[in-house]
Amino acid sequence: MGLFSTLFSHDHGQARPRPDHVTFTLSHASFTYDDGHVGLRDVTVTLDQRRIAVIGLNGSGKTTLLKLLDGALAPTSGSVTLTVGKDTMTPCGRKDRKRVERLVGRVRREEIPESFYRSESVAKALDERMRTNHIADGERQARIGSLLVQLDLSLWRDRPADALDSEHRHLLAVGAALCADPIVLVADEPTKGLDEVSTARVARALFALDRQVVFATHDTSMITRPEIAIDRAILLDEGRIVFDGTPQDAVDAYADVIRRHRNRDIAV
Ligand SMILES: Nc1ncnc2c1ncn2[C@@H]1O[C@H](COP(=O)(O)OP(=O)(O)OP(=O)(O)O)[C@@H](O)[C@H]1O
Repeated sequence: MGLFSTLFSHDHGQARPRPDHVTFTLSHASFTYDDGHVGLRDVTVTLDQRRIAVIGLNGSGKTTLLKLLDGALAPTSGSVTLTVGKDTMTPCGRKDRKRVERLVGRVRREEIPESFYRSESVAKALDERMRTNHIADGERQARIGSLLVQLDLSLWRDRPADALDSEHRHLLAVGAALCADPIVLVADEPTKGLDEVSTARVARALFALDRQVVFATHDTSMITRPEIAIDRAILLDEGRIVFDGTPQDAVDAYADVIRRHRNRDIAV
């Protein structure tokens, strides 16, 4: 199925708008790394809101969970599926991989594709990535223009990617993920390592996009910013979901987790 037909389905000659979200369903999903470390333990959850935060301490399983959602990892037991409209796919499955890559935009911290560093400018790098994602010749320049404006990258348009400062590299990582025009962005610590001001700017740009976003952070200020309006926050601890609810309640639950870990350290 081509990109256009993935995005629009025709019923009696009428184009139906594409869905505005996907649904991830994890059923008893666990992941154990080759060396025996457990990344995620027996997680059962359905994720279909537009703004979902995953929080937790270092090593709590955030990255593992996000990699199961975007298909970078396959669960070692249990299952993970992605549903869009009437279609259900397996993110890591060989059969569905190409489609999932178009539906799910991966944002990994400030990582941008290697090819971006080889390109002579940010605009050319985006153009090349859109071309490989089958965005039509006639559409690409307009898309690149609006993407650069939305992500505050216009001033960097003709400069090479390695000239970008840290804030704009984070924004370009989001831009690279948008090149396939995905329905959902799965973003692992999209503001990692940024100061307060840059964090606020990147968060504002990311959440101003008309896109479903599932993101991981351990910066609780990210989930309580009024301009972001997070629908749901999931708290992980030692590979398990220990809280699932409103961002404000999640902050309190996170404080309890921190307290418990500190008390355990003191007791040792
Ligand atoms: N490649 C790997 N090989 C072995 N163990 C791993 C690997 N990646 C993660 N782990 C382990 O899996 C568990 C969950 O790690 P994960 O990276 O998912 O947590 P996280 O919440 O994203 O952490 P951080 O905030 O530090 O990035 C940890 O115990 C971690 O040490």
